[in-house]
Amino acid sequence: MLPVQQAEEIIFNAVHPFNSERDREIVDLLTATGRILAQEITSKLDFPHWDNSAMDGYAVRYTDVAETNAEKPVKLEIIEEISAGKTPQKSIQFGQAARIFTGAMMPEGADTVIMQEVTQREGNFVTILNSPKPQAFVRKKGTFSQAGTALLSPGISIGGTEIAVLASAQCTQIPVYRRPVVAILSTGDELVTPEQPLKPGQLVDSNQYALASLVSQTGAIPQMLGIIPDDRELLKNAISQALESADIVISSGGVSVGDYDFVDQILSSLGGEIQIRAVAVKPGKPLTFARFNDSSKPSSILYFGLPGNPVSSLVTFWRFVQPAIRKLSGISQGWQPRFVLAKSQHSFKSDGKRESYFWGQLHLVNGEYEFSLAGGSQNSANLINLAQTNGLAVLPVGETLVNVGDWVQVLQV
Ligand SMILES: Nc1nc2c(c(=O)[nH]1)N[C@H]1C(S)=C(S)[C@@H](COP(=O)(O)OP(=O)(O)OC[C@H]3O[C@@H](n4cnc5c(N)ncnc54)[C@H](O)[C@@H]3O)O[C@H]1N2
Ligand code: MOO
Ligand SMILES: [Mg+2]
Repeated sequence: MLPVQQAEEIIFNAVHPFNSERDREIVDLLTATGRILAQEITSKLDFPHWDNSAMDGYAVRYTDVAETNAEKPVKLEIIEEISAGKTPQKSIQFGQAARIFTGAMMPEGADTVIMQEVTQREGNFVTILNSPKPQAFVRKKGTFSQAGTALLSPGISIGGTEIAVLASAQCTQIPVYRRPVVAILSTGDELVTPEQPLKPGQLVDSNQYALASLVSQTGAIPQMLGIIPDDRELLKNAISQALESADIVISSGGVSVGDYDFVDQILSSLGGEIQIRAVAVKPGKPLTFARFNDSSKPSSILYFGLPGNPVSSLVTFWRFVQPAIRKLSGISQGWQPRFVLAKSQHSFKSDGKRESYFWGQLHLVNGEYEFSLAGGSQNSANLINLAQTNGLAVLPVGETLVNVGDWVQVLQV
């Protein structure tokens, strides 16, 4: 059995992120939400695009009003009104001002804006009662970003804030990485679909649906290949078909030592390089990981044989597969598993032999994370208490007990 750290290293090293040329597609602005940017975004524009006013008030020449105060007010002639979107027509000379509104272009000659609250207006004249700071309330051209500067780096996930930047840069055709295709299959003679009647001895294939849902949430495209019976030929055909069409293949079940656990043999017979056969993790011990190197394809296809027990398959997905999908997707930072320290609200035990994962809920309380263990049985065959799980508390090898109030590492899922 490999320690978790070693298994993680093997798996993550086997993932070669998408190539920004080969694995790129162009999508419309809003369609880019949730996708990973494949190319640096620059703009030909300065931000702000031109000097403009940050207030409703008057555009003036600083030198005209530098000495102003309540005893020595300065009266300026208003020669133009400039609202947002208008191009100023006149240049401000000594003793002159322009009426201006927030976002409107500064006129030539003016360098400072006085907010209207500290002025008095009489017809075409405005009296300034306070001296401003030089260049007050002017948003200067190019002070946020200059033309040609990188606005967004490749490898970032696109959300509302990035969409705002892309829209402002008038970038409406967005280069993003394609989504990884992840084939998913379940193996087991006992399995039926959620729609089929359940006969004695049978069980609903929940893993396929759970995994497809998590794959989608991770930004990849799930390809559900259905339930494959415990039959060498049928399983071999299904796996070889999956390897044709996907970047990653996930199966659940059939990786332990039983007489009907065929996955490892089939992977070898198909030419797969099995790199992991078991990991010192609980649940999830019989995890299998293999690489298929196809000379006709630019990178290897990765195969994850997850254990069949529902929690074992999800824990190994969260711990190993999800970060691998994120890394493959082109995410440059933060694709790794995310752990936080949390104060445990419950006590729990392990035999200390394998790195053990306990499922439950992570809450932020007064700035500190708290972990609550899911009630009911922490048994790898029990998925009933998995709902609302957003954290897995980790007990390292050699540690056997967490007490109430102890700090534990929790994997965010
Ligand atoms: N003699 C030993 N037996 C087992 C060992 C061992 O070390 N020695 N390891 C145990 C551990 S740990 C696990 S985990 C399981 C893994 O078993 P497999 O990956 O071979 O999976 P199956 O035998 O096919 O099924 C296990 C269990 O999970 C249920 N299952 C399977 N597929 C699904 C599905 N798609 N949806 C829901 N439930 C599923 C299946 O009915 C079984 O109950 O092996 C232990 N045995
Ligand atoms: O360790 Mo196995 O993964 O559940 O029960
Ligand atoms: Mg088995």
